[in-house]
Amino acid sequence: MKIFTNDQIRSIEKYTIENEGVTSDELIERAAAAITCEIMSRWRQSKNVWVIAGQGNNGADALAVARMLLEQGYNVQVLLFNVFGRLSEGCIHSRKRLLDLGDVNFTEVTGDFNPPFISPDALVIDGLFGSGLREPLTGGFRSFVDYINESKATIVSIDVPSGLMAEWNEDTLRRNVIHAHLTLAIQFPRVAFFIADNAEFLGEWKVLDIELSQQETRNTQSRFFLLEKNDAKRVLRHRSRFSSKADYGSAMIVAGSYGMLGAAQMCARGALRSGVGKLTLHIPRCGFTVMQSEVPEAMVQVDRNDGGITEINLRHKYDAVALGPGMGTHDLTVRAVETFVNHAEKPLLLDADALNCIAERPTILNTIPPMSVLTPHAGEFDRLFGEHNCMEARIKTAVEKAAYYDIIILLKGYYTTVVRPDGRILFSCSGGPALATPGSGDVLTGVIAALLAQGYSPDIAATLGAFIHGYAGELAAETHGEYGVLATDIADRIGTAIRDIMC
Ligand SMILES: NC(=O)C1=CN([C@@H]2O[C@H](COP(=O)(O)OP(=O)(O)OC[C@H]3O[C@@H](n4cnc5c(N)ncnc54)[C@H](OP(=O)(O)O)[C@@H]3O)[C@@H](O)[C@H]2O)[C@@H](O)CC1
Ligand SMILES: Nc1ncnc2c1ncn2[C@@H]1O[C@H](COP(=O)(O)OP(=O)(O)O)[C@@H](O)[C@H]1O
Ligand SMILES: [K+]
Repeated sequence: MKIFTNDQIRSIEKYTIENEGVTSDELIERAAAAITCEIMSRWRQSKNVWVIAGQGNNGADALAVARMLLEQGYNVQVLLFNVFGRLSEGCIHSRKRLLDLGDVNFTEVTGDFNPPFISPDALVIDGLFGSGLREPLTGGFRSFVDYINESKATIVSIDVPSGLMAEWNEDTLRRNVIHAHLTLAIQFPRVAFFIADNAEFLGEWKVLDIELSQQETRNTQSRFFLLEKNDAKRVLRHRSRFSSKADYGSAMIVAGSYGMLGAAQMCARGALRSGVGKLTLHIPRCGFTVMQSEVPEAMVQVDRNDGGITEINLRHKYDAVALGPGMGTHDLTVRAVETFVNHAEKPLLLDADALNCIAERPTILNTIPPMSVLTPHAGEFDRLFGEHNCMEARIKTAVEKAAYYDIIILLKGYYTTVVRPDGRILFSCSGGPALATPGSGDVLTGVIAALLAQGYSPDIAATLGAFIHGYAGELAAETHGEYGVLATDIADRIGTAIRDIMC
């Protein structure tokens, strides 16, 4: 699914108005009807409702919602902020229709104003600012937003929480954005919804359909994508009845060190459950016996060193090579990674300690084969590319670094974000806090390695891998709950996850 920017949504809206015989006011009415319906399904008429409207069409939506709720018998009080004397046409129209009802508890704020008491059990409909916000809120608007947040009332934001920019929000402060309990987005989710920093502003979010042009939606190109179950289904290939393991590729996983062989095991389990044709592990010598008994399906090649990886010699050709889980960052390991990456010709999958080794010797970055996949969590990312204070900043740096080094960067978390060298950004929407368990990332590396071995392109392998991994984590949470999931539980549900996604 494509995720559009504000400008793109505006032009899809314009196209709909110009080509599909709909007026702007009708779109506002459609949005308001959908929002009202959603509110009525959640809160009774006895709820005290405050509708806060701004000067633009977000305010127009809010005023139309106020009218519809009044018609449904709700007790509604309305505040319209018209401090610059510049109401949009839609807003003027919605105000007229509201006031035509007669006997409406309506206040138009045109200058200084003392905010009314908003009780904690009230419902606030936030239509102050939507996608027309140009910069973070300051002055009176900022104070009022802060006041609403402090009221502890339940807040429903129309389209976006007021104060939040639809795409990038690096300069936003906690105090100048509405903290919604529910965000009802009009027609499309926004890029900001997929960035972890904004979760506290959005609360639960839901997209409401107002039937903007499907044709124009299809024709509009985007650089942001969300991978959902149906998309994953479309890319996953069915297996031929006549296939053999030779059709599903061979993978090499270089992992483990003394005390961290579990990482190699979990990674291997992830790969094997994801359908790889042949799996070889390169591990330190001390792990030989345990690996052969714990993961009998894999072949094991040991390092000459007992406790860590010191040389990475591929004795055969592999369709995919992954480096990193539990490898440690001993000097000899750093050197082995450097030598190996230097000589590698095909894309690699670099995770965990492979990334930490590169952070120790950043010149390695210059030698990474094009289209390699790097899978850092926030800490690993910062070690590689410098400290960042939020996910959005990391995503922006990832865009820059992916282009510069011609690599794919997968930033772990909810939503896992895959950044391609051409600047395209894919979000994977599966998973949840059950995945926040040790070894979970090692399993993900195994899944991606297996998909690469099976011939999925690196960007698809990364995004699809993240989706399958998250989905398997959700299945594991059904049995073990959010607290009790082990990384091996995730690995063991990958097969079921793939089956579910494909059916
Ligand atoms: N998608 C769709 O198809 C549909 C979308 N719809 C709805 O329309 C909404 C978008 O409406 P919108 O464009 O009128 O923008 P909105 O946010 O209401 O107000 C912008 C106003 O705020 C002002 N302003 C900006 N920044 C400011 C600041 N920092 N501090 C103070 N003021 C600031 C700005 O001033 P200006 O830039 O003009 O100087 C302008 O006057 C959208 O979110 C959705 O709810 C539906 O109606 C139906 C169809
Ligand atoms: N709250 C969450 N929602 C979705 N996925 C999560 C969440 N927390 C962690 N994950 C996923 O779990 C994995 C954790 O990886 P990582 O931090 O490398 O763990 P480890 O180093 O223990 O293997 C990543 O794939 C990440 O996206
Ligand atoms: K809003």
